[in-house]
Amino acid sequence: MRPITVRGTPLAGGTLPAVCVPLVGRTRDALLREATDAASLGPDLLEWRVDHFTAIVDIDAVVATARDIKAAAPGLPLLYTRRAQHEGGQATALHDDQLVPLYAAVCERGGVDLVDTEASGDPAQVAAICEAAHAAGCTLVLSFHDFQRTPALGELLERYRDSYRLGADVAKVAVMPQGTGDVLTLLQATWMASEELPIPVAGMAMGALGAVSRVCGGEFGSALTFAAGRAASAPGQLPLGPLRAALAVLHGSVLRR
Ligand SMILES: O=C1C[C@@](O)(C(=O)O)C[C@@H](O)[C@@H]1O
Repeated sequence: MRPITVRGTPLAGGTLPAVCVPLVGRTRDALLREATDAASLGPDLLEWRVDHFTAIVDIDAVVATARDIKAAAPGLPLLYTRRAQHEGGQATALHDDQLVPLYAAVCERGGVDLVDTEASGDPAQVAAICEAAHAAGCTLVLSFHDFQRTPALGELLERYRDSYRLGADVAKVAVMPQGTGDVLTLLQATWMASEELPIPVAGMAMGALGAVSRVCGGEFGSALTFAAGRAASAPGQLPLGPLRAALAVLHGSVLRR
């Protein structure tokens, strides 16, 4: 597993997958309560899923709220994500031409440490978000999600490669398994990508069937796993406490090898 680095520091000490708790509050106050609660659970980073935020079209409100979340969770890196609806995000009033200015403002003024956008987005927008993130010293996650099914191994590997080719610092894939074999496919693609690519990768299968991948993904090269705080942002996320305990058990076995 190649660890994710944020402003020069590897997450989770560089040895275990980083555990991220998503924030899905709709208002500033709800988000700040959620951030305080989540921080008390001891995650390695938080993710703000801004597509749940009702004031998403107000750039200044988004920037101020990002700063407030950072202040409510001191010392915790913040991942900023506007998940597109076609990859499982919420419907929002955000207009297409507001997307890049929103990411740029949050990178420059919001104090966020990582940003995530879909690799399948408009190429000019992806390039502009990449540039804004890197100019601000943010770690760029380029991601792919399929909430219905699990594409074949070759396609998943290509999704990881696409993210790398587009300039990602982290390539991420999340899929919905229809059977146990699909979980194996996701893990195999993640393992192959982690061996092939010079950047960290993150892979997870969603839903009840996929929950095992959130625990053992690190053994297959995944540098990041998501755990539920007050609420989950995707099906199958486990509560942080039991997930941490399971990771520690696996890590103990790794040390004994
Ligand atoms: O892309 C991801 C992964 C995720 O979908 C999951 O399955 O844990 C949760 C999202 O909040 C995050 O942006």
